[in-house]
Amino acid sequence: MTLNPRTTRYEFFGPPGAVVVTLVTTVVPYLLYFGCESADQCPPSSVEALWTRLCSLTLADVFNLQISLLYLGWVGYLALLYYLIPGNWHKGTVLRNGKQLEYKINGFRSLLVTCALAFIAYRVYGADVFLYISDHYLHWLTAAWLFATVQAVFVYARSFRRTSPEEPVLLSLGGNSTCAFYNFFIGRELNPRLGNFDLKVFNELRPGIIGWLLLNFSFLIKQAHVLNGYITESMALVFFLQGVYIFDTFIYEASVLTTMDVTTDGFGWMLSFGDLVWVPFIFSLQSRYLALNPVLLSPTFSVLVAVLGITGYLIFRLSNSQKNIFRTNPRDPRVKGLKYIETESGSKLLITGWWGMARHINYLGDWLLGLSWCLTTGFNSPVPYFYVLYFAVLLIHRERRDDHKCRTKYKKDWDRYCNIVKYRIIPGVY
Ligand SMILES: NC(=O)C1=CN([C@@H]2O[C@H](COP(=O)(O)OP(=O)(O)OC[C@H]3O[C@@H](n4cnc5c(N)ncnc54)[C@H](OP(=O)(O)O)[C@@H]3O)[C@@H](O)[C@H]2O)C=CC1
Ligand SMILES: CC(C)=CCC[C@@H](C)[C@H]1CC=C2C3=C(CC[C@@]21C)[C@@]1(C)CC[C@H](O)C(C)(C)[C@@H]1CC3
Repeated sequence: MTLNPRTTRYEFFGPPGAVVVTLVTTVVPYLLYFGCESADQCPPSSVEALWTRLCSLTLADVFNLQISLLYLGWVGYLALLYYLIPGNWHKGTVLRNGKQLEYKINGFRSLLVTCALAFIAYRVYGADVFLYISDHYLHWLTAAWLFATVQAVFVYARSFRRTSPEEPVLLSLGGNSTCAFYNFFIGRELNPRLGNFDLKVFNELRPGIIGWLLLNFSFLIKQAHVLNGYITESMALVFFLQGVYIFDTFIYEASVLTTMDVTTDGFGWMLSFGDLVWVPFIFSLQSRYLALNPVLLSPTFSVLVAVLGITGYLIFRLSNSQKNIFRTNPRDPRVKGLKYIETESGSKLLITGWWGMARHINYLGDWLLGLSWCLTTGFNSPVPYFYVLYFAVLLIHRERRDDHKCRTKYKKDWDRYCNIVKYRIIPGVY
């Protein structure tokens, strides 16, 4: 069997869908910006008002050379930390060519160094450094988009490089169709690397997620600036709940190596854009909203939102950890009592514990945490709720893709498993 078979099954309705997703996802972060530019314009009073605003834009409103160069510096700084900071090397999953790649795990230390530098910058230069970030939001957004797109072109072109016939470039199963644009969008090469520097894992975790924390901090400072040194509980709450998710990502950095994005998906425009643009600029929507529209929540409502967020986080974390522990050592006392089914492929599938409740209970936890972020903004505007709507669509689509992957891998064992664990994401409902 050939190592790189032709892709026969398209995602996103194939090439036309890929074009639509590229255009729509590019426009959405800008629309969300102009759709929520000030307290009384969130959303704007009419489509006409939004249109008039869009028509008044100049290039200087959206693009700034200095910020674009600073953005390059930001990515370069994180790449430098990757090399300079010591870390443990972890093996990824076994690839189709029988190889296992190694990944340096030092993201958490990079996050801590960046937080320390941000703190020093704040003490030395004051709030201005962070106001510079929040005030140039659109310029950063365009810079990130340009970088993501250039990077996607680079990895696509490089996937055609000459290699020895014994060691061909390993392509993703989904990104080797007959349509060049589709392959560029979905990702042609599985794990593009420069030496041992893995572009996909670097992008997935560092510039976007650490950038999201810095953006959130800059919006917190912005609110404090507007409110003369004071921040609302809602801002503190969203900063805390998103901070928990960001720190969790780096504490459990190695577990990203088993996610679908790393094991199965190619690195193309969609992930490059998703990691660098979508994550920081869409995930910071709530703190940007709160910087412009300080919301006062009642103490009871704040507690309820915090409880919802922590519950969502615990479902997300405990279920993911349970699967990781079970897959690493099924005899570990923490998972010893759990029931599972054996499959012909040799892997075991849990049927009790978190994974007996629904086939993707971890998605439910992630979504509930996301809902708590949105609720910190109150109910005055629908704009910050865009996040949970998009996330529901992403998770439903992702669950279907994972189901297809598992059905292909486990065949009749997967049907047996689905008969025992009946629900996809929400126990008793879906
Ligand atoms: N914030 C965001 O924007 C996003 C967050 N995420 C989060 O990323 C995390 C990882 O998600 P994802 O990569 O989709 O996949 P999951 O972590 O949900 O893992 C799915 C894989 O786990 C294995 N598996 C499935 N059922 C069982 C079982 N019963 N027992 C043991 N193993 C099982 C299968 O792999 P195998 O072949 O090994 O059997 C399956 O392909 C999630 O928590 C998700 O919420 C994801 C997307 C976006
Ligand atoms: C169409 C479009 C906008 C696609 C982009 C999707 C991406 C935004 C997401 C695909 C999978 C993701 C993951 C995370 C962020 C969002 C993207 C890139 C993630 C890094 C967030 C932090 C988590 O702890 C995680 C590491 C589990 C997660 C992995 C998947």
